[in-house]
Amino acid sequence: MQNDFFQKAKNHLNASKPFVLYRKPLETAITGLFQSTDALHVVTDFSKTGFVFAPFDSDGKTILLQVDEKTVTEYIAKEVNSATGIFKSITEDQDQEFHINLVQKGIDAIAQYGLRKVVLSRKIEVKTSKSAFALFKTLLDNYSNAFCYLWYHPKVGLWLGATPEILLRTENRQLKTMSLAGTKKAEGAQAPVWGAKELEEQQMVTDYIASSLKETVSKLTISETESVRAGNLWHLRTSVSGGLSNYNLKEIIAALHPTPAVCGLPKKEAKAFILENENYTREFYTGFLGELNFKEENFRSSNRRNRENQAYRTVKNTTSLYVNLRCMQLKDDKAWVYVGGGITQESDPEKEWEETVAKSNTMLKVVL
Ligand SMILES: C=C(O[C@H]1C=CC=C(C(=O)O)[C@@H]1O)C(=O)O
Repeated sequence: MQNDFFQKAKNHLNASKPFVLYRKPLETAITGLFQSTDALHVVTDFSKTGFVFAPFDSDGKTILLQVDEKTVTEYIAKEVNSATGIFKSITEDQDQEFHINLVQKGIDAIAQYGLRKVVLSRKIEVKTSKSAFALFKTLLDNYSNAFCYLWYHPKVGLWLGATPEILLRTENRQLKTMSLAGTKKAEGAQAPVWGAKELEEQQMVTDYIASSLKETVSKLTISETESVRAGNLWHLRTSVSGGLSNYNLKEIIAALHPTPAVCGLPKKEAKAFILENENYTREFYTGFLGELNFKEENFRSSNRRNRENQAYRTVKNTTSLYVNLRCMQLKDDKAWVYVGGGITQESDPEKEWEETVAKSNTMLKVVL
C-alpha cells in the first residue's frame, strides 16, 4: 500500500502535476492529495475546498490545490538516531556577517522608529543528492509531533517542511490557534528556564492574537503558557480558542496572518522592514498551508432503551492551517533552507545568529 502511495506521487512529479503529501502532528496516517491538471488555482475568498499554500506576503498569490484524488495510508516511522551535528553551508561566513548586521539594524529600528518586534530571517543554500521522497520520509521519521509535508506544483516549485506551529484550526464554528515563539536549544529532556527576552517576545504574540480575535471570537480562552519541544529546540506556546460569531475565514486569516511570531509588531511597519532589509524573498516560508473547508464525517451510535441501535452521521466543516516554518525548497540538486528569529530591544545579534544556526539543523540534518 505504502509503495503504491509513494509511486503515485512519483508519477505525478514525473508528469509535472501538482500534489501534496502530509502527516498531521502525532498521527500515523499520511494523506496524498492529487490534482489532475497543472492549472494554477488561486484562492480569493477562502470559501472553496482544497489544500492551500500561501506566501508570507499576503499581497502574493495563495495557491489552492484542487483535490481530484485523495489517498491515505499508514506510515510506520523508523527509529532514528537523535544526535545532531552542526552543518555549515558554503557561504556561512558571509551569511553570518550579513545576518548580524541585519539584526543590529532591526534593534536600531526598534529604538528609533517605534517598532516593538521584528522577525528577521535568512536562506541557506546547500547541495543535496537525496530525492524529495527520501527527504520527506526522513522528516516523518524524525519529527513525529510536527506537521510534515511535501508540496509540489510545476508552476511554483517543490517545498518540504516539518512545522511545529498551527496558524488556526476550525471545526464548524469552533476556533483554535496558538502563540508560539521564544527559542532555546534542547539540552537533555528537561524544559529550559526562560529568560525575560523570550517571555516578552512570546507574550507579544499572545496579546496580538487575543486582540485580533476580539471582534470575531466569543468566549476567548487563553491557556497557561507551556514549553514545547520541536526537534532539538524548545519553544513557548500558549493555546487560544473560542467560538466564531461570524464564520468568515478570509477575515480571520487576514486578522492573524502574518502573526508577530513570523513578522513583528506593529505588523505593517515590521513587514515593510522585512521586505526592505532581508536580502532575499521569503516566498512561502512563514506563509501558511493546509486543509481548507474539508468535510469530516463522524458516526455516533445511540443505544437507547426500546430502540434499535441507531447510527448518527454528522459532518463537520474543518480547516487546519499550519505556519510554514522549518521548511525548505528543492530545485535540481539544491536545497534552500529558511530560518529566522524574533528580534526585540533585548536581542543580542550574535545569539540571534546562533538561534538561526540551531533552527537550520532541523532541515540540514535530513538534507546532508
Ligand atoms: C521564524 C521562525 O520561528 C518562529 C517560531 C518559533 C520561535 C521563534 C523565535 O524564537 O524567534 C519564531 O518566532 C523560524 O523558525 O524560522
